[in-house]
Amino acid sequence: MRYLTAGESHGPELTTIIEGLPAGLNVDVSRINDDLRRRQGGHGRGRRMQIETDTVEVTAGIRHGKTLGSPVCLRVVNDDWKHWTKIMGIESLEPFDESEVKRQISRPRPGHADLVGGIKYGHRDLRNVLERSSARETTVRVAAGAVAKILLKELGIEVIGHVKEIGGIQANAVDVSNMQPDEVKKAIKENPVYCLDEEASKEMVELIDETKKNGDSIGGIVEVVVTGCPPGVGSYVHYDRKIDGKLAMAMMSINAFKGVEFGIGFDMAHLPGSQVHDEIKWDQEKGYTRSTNRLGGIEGGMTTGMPIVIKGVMKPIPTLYKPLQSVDIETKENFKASIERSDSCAVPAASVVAEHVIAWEIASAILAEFPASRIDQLRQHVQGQRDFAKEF
Ligand SMILES: Cc1cc2nc3c(=O)[nH]c(=O)nc-3n(C[C@H](O)[C@H](O)[C@H](O)COP(=O)(O)O)c2cc1C
Ligand SMILES: C=C(O[C@@H]1CC(C(=O)O)=C[C@@H](OP(=O)(O)O)[C@H]1O)C(=O)O
Repeated sequence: MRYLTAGESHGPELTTIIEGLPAGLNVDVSRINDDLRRRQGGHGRGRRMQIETDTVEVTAGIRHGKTLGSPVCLRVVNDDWKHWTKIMGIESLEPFDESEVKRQISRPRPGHADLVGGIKYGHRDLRNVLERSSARETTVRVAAGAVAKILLKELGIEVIGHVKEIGGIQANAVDVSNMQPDEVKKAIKENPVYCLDEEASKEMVELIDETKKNGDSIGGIVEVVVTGCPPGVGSYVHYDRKIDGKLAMAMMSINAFKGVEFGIGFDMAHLPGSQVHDEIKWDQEKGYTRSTNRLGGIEGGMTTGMPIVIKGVMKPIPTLYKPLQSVDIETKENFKASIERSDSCAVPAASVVAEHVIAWEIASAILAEFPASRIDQLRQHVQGQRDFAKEF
C-alpha cells in the first residue's frame, strides 16, 4: 500500500491518493472526519484552526461505502484559501504582482524549512517553501491513516496516540494496552491536551498559556500504542523490511519530530540485559507472550504479538511571536525572523498525527506480509497467522 499527498497550506485543497487497499472494506467517512477534527484541536493551537473545518470528500475508489480495490482519492478543502487566492496565484500565468512584494517572505525563521528550502529550490520568496513545509499537510496524512485504522479495526488491531509530556510536565505512566480501547479513546478526546493524566494536563494547559503570553513555544512527547497486531510482521532478513525502521521513519517524518524510542527506549542504555529483555511464556489461551514489554513489541525487526509501544519527541514550534535573530536574504542585514500566524504548542495535535502515520505503516506492513485483494481474504490470512503462531 502506498499514498501520495499534494497541496499547499494556503492553496485550494489538500489531496491524497491511496493505492493498494483491498476491495470490500466498509469506509464510514464520518470516522475519518472525527479524526480530522481531533487533529485540529488540542490546547495551544493558533487562529488558523478556527477558520478551518476539515472535512474529507471522497472522489474515487469507494462506492456505496465500500472500497473497490482501485485507488482511493480523498480531498480536504482549505477554507482559508479564499483569503489567499491573489497571493497564491495558483492558476495565474502572470509573475508575482510587484505591489504585493511586501507580502513576500525574506526573513527565514530559525528552525523552520524557510532558509534551506529557499537555497535548495532557488526560491527567493520563502513563502514557496513554507506553503509545503507547513504541517497543514498532516491533514491528509491523518485522512489516509484514518482509512488504515478502519482496515486495522476489521483485523482486530487498535492504534491509540496520546500525550505523555509537554514542556517538561510528565503524565503519570499508564499502560494503555491494558485498557478498554473505546474508553481510552473517549478519555483522550475529552482532555484539552489529549493526555490521560487529568492533574498533569491542567499544569500543561497553564504552561502552554504562559508560554504563549511570553511569545514563546514548547514541545513534548507523544506515545502510540498498537494492540492486536499478529507476530511476524516485518522481517529481520533485510534492512528495509524491519518494522521498527519503518515505524521510526513514519514518526520522524512528522513535522518537528526529532527523536523516537520503542518500549523503555533510551533507558536501555543504563540497564543490564536482565532488566531489559522480556521473558517468553506460553499458555493454551494466548500462545506465546512476554512477561514484560520493555522492548515495545518488536524483536529482530518483527512484531512479537505484544503491544507495540513507540514514543516520539516534538521540538517547540519554530515560529515565535518574540522572534529570534535572522538575516534578511534581500539585504543580508540582521533582522528578527518573520512572524507568521502560528500555534504555540501542537503536541496534542501531533499525537493524533502520530497515531495515524503509525496506523498507516502497520496496515501497509500487514498487506505486504499477507497480500490480499479482498478484505475477507486479508482477515483469513491474519487469523491464520495468529493460529499458526499460537500452536508453533
Ligand atoms: C500539528 C503540527 C502543527 C504545527 N504548527 C506549526 C505552527 O503553527 N508554526 C510553526 O512554525 N511550526 C509548526 N509546526 C512545526 C513545523 O511544521 C516544523 O517545525 C517545520 O516544518 C520544520 O520541520 P522540522 O521541524 O521537522 O525540521 C507544526 C507541526 C505539527 C506536527
Ligand atoms: C494549518 C495547520 O497548521 C499550520 C502549521 C504551520 C506550520 O508551519 O507547520 C503553520 C500554521 O499555518 P498558518 O500560518 O496557516 O496558520 C499552522 O496553522 C494545520 O495543522 O492544519
